[in-house]
Amino acid sequence: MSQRNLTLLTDLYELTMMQGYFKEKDANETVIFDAFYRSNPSGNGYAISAGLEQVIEYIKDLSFSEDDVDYLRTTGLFEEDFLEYLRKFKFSGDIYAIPEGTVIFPREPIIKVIAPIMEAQLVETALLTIINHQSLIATKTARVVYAAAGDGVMEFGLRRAQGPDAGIYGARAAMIAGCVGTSNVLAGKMFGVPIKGTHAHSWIMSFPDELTAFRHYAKLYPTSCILLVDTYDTLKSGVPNAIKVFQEMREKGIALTNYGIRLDSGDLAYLSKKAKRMLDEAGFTDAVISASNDLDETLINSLKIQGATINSWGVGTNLITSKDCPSFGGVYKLAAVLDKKTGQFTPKIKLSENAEKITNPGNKEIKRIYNRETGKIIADLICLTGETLKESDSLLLFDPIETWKKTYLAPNTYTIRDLLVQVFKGGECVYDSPAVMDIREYCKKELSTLWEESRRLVNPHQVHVDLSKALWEMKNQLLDSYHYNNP
Ligand SMILES: Nc1ncnc2c1ncn2[C@@H]1O[C@H](COP(=O)(O)OP(=O)(O)OP(=O)(O)O)[C@@H](O)[C@H]1O
Ligand SMILES: O=P(O)(O)OC[C@H]1O[C@H](OP(=O)(O)OP(=O)(O)O)[C@H](O)[C@@H]1O
Ligand SMILES: O=C(O)c1cccnc1
Repeated sequence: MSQRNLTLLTDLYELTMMQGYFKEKDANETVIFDAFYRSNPSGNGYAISAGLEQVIEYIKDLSFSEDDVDYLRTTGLFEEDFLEYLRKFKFSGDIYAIPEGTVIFPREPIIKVIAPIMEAQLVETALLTIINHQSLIATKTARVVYAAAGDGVMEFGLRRAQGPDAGIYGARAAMIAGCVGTSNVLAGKMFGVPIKGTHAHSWIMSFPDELTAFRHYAKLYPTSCILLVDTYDTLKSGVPNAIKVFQEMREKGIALTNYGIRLDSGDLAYLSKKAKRMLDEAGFTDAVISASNDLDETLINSLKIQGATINSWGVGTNLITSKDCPSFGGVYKLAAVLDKKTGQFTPKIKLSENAEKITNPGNKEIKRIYNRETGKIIADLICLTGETLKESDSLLLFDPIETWKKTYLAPNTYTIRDLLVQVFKGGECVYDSPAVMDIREYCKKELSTLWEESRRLVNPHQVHVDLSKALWEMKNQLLDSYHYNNP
């Protein structure tokens, strides 16, 4: 929550390494770190970036209080000259990031930090925890919203979230990725997003009978009157009582706009169809039929196939916890170190037995290539900073691992967009985060740039993330030189 200072929200090793950089080498050495992730959560075909605004707030607020310094002293690990440095600490670097709500793919830098090594190292943990969490929940939400196929999805997860922060920022991410509202009132206030809700079983149970409970609710909230019908018997009592109350409202001349029922147990396909027939027969053809109860994208999809007549979905636990895939797996890796003599970045690489895990070295940019006619994404191309591509030239894309797999793009058949934007310059923030509801609009447009094949829930097509020829050659040279130097 914004009032807290998160400077100590870091792993101890970041601070012990910082002291090491401070004492053992040039602490002002400029380096580049990339934050990226390796595979899409929940078997999805893409992810949605989220959390940048909170990263920006965190970076702006970075400073060690006297109290923080005193605490660090008690660990016995840090020397006075380093603690003195921390007292004056301020982020002074550059940061580039992919805007929130953007469709993103594995291995491309979501955030690039160019800063003195001590600063760039410190921010790793907080930056990852923020981006990993919000991008995970945004991606899960995009799947749920996709399954709902145009029906509204309400975020109901706060009570089952892994603590207050997960509830608050999870709701933010869920709104970015397309929920129509959240039950989380604090999130509503903090982010200016719609808050929505119905009522609980306790409301019904607190009255002598269901009908009386419905009547009182309808009297108080005639323009937002969704009645929970499963407390006693959905079809024998709940739906008939709800219909009775709607009839009474109609007789009183109350305009029935946002009214209907919520199903929260039982066979939701069967019950919704029966309830729809009963409501239609009573003349309430536009009543909302909402459902909740441990829903997720698979269940929503199945209920649609079963012909359920549900047109509004309340989704809690499975969305806010991303239950089937509880982590995003974003990492933060050193990509280059500035050579003071030449003023050039020396690329750095992390090796691995697994080709997918070998990092991409150097100072990089991401170019998104769209089909000029359809506006759909063809591929992303990770390039070295400064490489220029012209839409009027042809472009040969190739898979960085299976290099014989190639795609030729003829001149003027594609468009190019740079994905990374600058958010900090010399320690100053140069980026205005959009309002969450504006990010939501942008995200909707972003999703429409994906081919349907990449959006489907099961075995989606994975969009290609290729390397430019220059970057691919640099990477291979580094790999070769490593093997040459370490026979
Ligand atoms: N037609 C359906 N097809 C597939 N899953 C369904 C269908 N209807 C309901 N479900 C899901 O089945 C799961 C379990 O429901 P279950 O019947 O065990 O409990 P319940 O309905 O909550 O019962 P109660 O609360 O009365 O104990 C829920 O996740 C619910 O969303
Ligand atoms: O099932 P989820 O996807 O997590 O959605 C949220 C759930 O929270 C509420 O139940 P709860 O039993 O907590 O309270 P209630 O008495 O209002 O039903 C609501 O009725 C939903 O079933
Ligand atoms: O408003 C609701 O219906 C609601 C809110 C939170 C959790 N479950 C339901």
